[in-house]
Amino acid sequence: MKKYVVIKCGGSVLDRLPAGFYETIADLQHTEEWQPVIVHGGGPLISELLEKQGVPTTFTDGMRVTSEGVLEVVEMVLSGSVNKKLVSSLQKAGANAFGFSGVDGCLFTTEPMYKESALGLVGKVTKVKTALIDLIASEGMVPVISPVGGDGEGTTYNINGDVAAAAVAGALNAELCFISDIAGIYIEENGQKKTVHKMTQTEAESFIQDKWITGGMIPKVRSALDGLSSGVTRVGIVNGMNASSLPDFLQGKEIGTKITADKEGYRVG
Ligand SMILES: Nc1ncnc2c1ncn2[C@@H]1O[C@H](COP(=O)(O)OP(=O)(O)O)[C@@H](O)[C@H]1O
Ligand SMILES: CC(=O)N[C@@H](CCC(=O)OP(=O)(O)O)C(=O)O
Repeated sequence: MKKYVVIKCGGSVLDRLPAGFYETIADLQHTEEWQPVIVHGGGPLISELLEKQGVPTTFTDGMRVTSEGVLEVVEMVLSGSVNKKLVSSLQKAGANAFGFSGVDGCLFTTEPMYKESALGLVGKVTKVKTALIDLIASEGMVPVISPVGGDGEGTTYNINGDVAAAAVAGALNAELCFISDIAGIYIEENGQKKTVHKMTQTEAESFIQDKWITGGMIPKVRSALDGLSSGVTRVGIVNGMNASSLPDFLQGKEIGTKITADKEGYRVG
């Protein structure tokens, strides 16, 4: 039986991923061992379009403050161009893919991230209809999921891609690999930037407190930890520019940053 691996493709690298990256996913899809599922972001593209429209956009701890006007652009970019481009790139690489958002088929049950929050229409996923993912996978296709979700009563929410990926991976008891534009989480030691190969929950929280981890890395790390406590079997952050990052992660090689809930952690290289 295949094991699910949820691959979160960050907007930071989406338009720069090498062709080999998609070929790797096609190769995984054709094995008996792995079933890839993509959850993607697209933050920089959303910001670009908002800027063109003259709409100011702000972030709190890596989350975009989302008004109704912002949400319209978010949904257009994520569930429109980004999702369909990914599907097309995977098909070109030899893997059939099926793109949809958390709204479609009520894949995600969504509620506001925080009650009474200035973040506006930012949501969190409370339930994932995994049967939809199973169905697409059983047809031999790679599910490609855009992180927008509804509450079933007509309200749509902007979900951070990292948050959505962790919810999907937790529900599938999957491995979770964040593909981003950095070689892993770095910290500074003796004035030099070094990649941390392993990080525990306590270390991650203290690095956030001490502002070593900032911006978009905050939801990534917090989602990784949430994933581990909700069924994710292994989680790492790797560089998407290198097509071998994902297979190396799956083979257990020391690559990027592995986040753990236990005591083993904080190893720099
Ligand atoms: N300690 C850190 N280590 C690595 N990256 C960090 C760290 N703190 C903040 N970042 C930032 O987080 C970014 C990745 O987050 P984000 O831009 O949201 O990526 P993605 O679009 O891939 O999800 C990096 O490009 C970097 O600028
Ligand atoms: C609530 C929130 O922050 N939503 C994100 C959704 C896209 C995303 O997560 O994109 P990256 O993976 O490229 O960061 C946003 O509006 O930018």
